[in-house]
Amino acid sequence: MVRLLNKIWNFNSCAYNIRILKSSFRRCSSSTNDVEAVDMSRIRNFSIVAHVDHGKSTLADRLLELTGAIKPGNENSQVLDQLQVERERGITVKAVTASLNYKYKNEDYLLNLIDTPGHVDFSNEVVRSVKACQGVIFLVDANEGVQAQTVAVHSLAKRNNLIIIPTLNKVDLPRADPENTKSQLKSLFNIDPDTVLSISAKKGWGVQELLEAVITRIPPPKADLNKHFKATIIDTWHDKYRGVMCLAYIESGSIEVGQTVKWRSDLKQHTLKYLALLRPNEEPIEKAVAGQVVMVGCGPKGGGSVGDELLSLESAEETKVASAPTVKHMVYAGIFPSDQSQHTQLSDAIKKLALNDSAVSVNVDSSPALGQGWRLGFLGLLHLDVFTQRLLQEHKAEAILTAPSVPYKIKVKGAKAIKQYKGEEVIITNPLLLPDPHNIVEYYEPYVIGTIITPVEYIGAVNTLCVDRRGTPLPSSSVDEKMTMMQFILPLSEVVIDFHDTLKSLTSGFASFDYQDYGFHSSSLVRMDILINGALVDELTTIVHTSRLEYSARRLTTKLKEMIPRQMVQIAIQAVVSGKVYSRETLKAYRKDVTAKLYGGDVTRRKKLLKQQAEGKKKMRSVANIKIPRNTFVDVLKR
Ligand SMILES: Nc1nc2c(ncn2[C@@H]2O[C@H](COP(=O)(O)OP(=O)(O)OP(=O)(O)O)[C@@H](O)[C@H]2O)c(=O)[nH]1
Repeated sequence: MVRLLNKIWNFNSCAYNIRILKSSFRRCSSSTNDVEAVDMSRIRNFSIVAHVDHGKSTLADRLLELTGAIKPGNENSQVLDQLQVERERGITVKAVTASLNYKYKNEDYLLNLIDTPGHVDFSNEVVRSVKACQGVIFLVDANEGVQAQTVAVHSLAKRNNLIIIPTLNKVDLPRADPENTKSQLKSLFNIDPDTVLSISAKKGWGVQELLEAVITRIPPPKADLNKHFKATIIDTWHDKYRGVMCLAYIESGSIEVGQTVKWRSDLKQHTLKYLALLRPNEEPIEKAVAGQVVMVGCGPKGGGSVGDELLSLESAEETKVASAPTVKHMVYAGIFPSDQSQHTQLSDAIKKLALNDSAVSVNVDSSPALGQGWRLGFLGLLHLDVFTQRLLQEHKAEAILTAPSVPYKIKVKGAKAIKQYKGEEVIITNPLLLPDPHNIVEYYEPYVIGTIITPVEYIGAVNTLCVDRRGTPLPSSSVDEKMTMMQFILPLSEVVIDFHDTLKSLTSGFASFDYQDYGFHSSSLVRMDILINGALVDELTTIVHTSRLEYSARRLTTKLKEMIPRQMVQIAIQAVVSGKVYSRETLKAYRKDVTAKLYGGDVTRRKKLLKQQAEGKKKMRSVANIKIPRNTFVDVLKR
């Protein structure tokens, strides 16, 4: 990520700023005892949290301009959104950091800003960023008011005991209603309207006051300079030449380039080779101290992963080995190279990307039809989509994806089965691996508590949608006289694929949605297979609820009939559960001679057509000689 940033930006961040920082670090780098010379009371670590599209990245740009890190100019530049996917989709995927200098009342402050993504799938990035912060700018669009994710990020900030600076954005819009948004904040979160700031990130109004509020309202980090060095890793990425680079929050002590350090996960010794501030482009420093957020790297064999800790030798002696905390995955999908000769290339690309995206889990998988591949765990479908798009854009790796599935839990019986699955309770992330029903005592599926904020006129439609998705309503509460907050307990499998899109279209885009884990609960489930001309399509095996069996079977077969192109032979598409066919569709054969246009005409034109056909075929997966377009496996599940 930062490698990308560095390539793209040639801004020479203001010489003045560098001079201030260099002088303050020269003060701290002369001897270990001198560390106290860096005034920690002038460091602020903060993050911007908000619902998607409420203006976080735009505000980050204004803050970068105001502190001289980038040149003022383009209102729409979004400097911190540098990934191609971020620019194309207009969303933030990765949290990025920038260390900024600001002079306030003749004192120099070092402000570490962390820009966070807004989409529910990327909440993992938000959780990680706030760990390094003492406060947040809690941004709410004064035009849209409080949305589902506003509620989620507020409770996250509260849970982490962070100082909250409530801020209304987009007050320049003619339809903005700051007074009403303030009263929403009062009624939902008990926020005093007098403490709420109003800004326009686009126009730059009120941004300076906001920056000063960061200095006056957020406390300096509570890091301990006198203890041994310890830092938590909050982000990692791969650098072609320097190996794994990490973003670290220093919790105690100080660190210098050349110092010997250990990772908590394995307690192996490494030498610290790279140390820099991100402003947001890299600025090497010799020494860093507790309270700072810095980039660290131990060279190509140096390792490092998110959640791990970097320790000095003394701290390592006091600490036991512990692996980094794991993330809970909501969706799993198999990923396979489009042909096995590309296995190494895809493996490389997945490794590099997984390093930058710590939320994805990678396990080796194999399938008789698709060969060697991987089973990846994601936080949601958008996360999966973005990951595959990044594989293609940043690593030129094309892959076949299997139908996404949520993880299920089962209780197995019989000594043999218990031995085979290493215990009574087994998590199934791949429907193909569901044991024989005779060996299963009980099935469990994951549930979530969904929060929906919607205009009151859509309450009926939202209710119908949630009940249709097997939801159980919880008490709702009013946001103001026009908006209401509804909550439901919903099966994750009904939410993960297209719930958000359907909700948006039912409510003309006005409702917003967020969900939180509610654990596994007992359920009645079966495995459903799809056969094409009698051959099993591994990628399309799913686990479905028995009450939805016939509906799912019919929907899948009709959708497949629409998505598979007609071919030279007739195609039978069947949905089968335990040998019984629940639905069947037939796709008639072509009558027309499709290769006619290949004959006659100029030879170069013929070659071009053949090449186009060959390219098209690469994008297909062949089952029993029937060609299926690759996107079918994911798209077929969307309603
Ligand atoms: N009129 C107006 N538009 C704004 C303002 N701030 C942001 N926008 C616009 O709102 C849209 C979303 O802004 P972003 O900064 O991308 O929002 P975000 O919260 O970073 O979005 P995610 O990263 O996807 O969560 C963009 O089109 C911005 O130009 C503002 O103060 N006034």
